[in-house]
Amino acid sequence: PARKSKTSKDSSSELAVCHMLLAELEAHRCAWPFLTPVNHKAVPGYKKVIKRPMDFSTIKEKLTSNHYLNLETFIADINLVFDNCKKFNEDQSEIGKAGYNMKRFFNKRWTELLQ
Ligand SMILES: Cc1nnc(-c2cnn(C)c2N)n1CCCn1ccnc1
Repeated sequence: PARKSKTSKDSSSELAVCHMLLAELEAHRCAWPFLTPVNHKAVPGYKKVIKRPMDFSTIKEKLTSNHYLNLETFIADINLVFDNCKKFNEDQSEIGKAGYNMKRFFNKRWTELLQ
């Protein structure tokens, strides 16, 4: 029978996986563009083009303050980082290539850990 509600064990182990995944992303050699929020005052056009800025330090803050209700909302913020990057940067730029590498790495790791 399908489980009605998540047990606390499930959500705490999912939370542990989120912390581990985020630590791996932050340690990746291609993480440098994504570690802190884009300074939209210094980057012309960013504030207008990117409606929902996101970065790894903001995700960490949200994770440690129990902002994420479930795994899906955590994964959605991670993907927002890479979607913003793809929207604002040329695919062949240094930042565009870093975003592509990080997205591939993330997809590989979370499917290994969670599926
Ligand atoms: C993430 C991200 N997406 N676009 C940028 C960016 C920042 N300045 N410019 C001209 C961009 N296209 N970023 C932040 C990259 C942060 N960074 C840049 C150098 N070291 C970190």
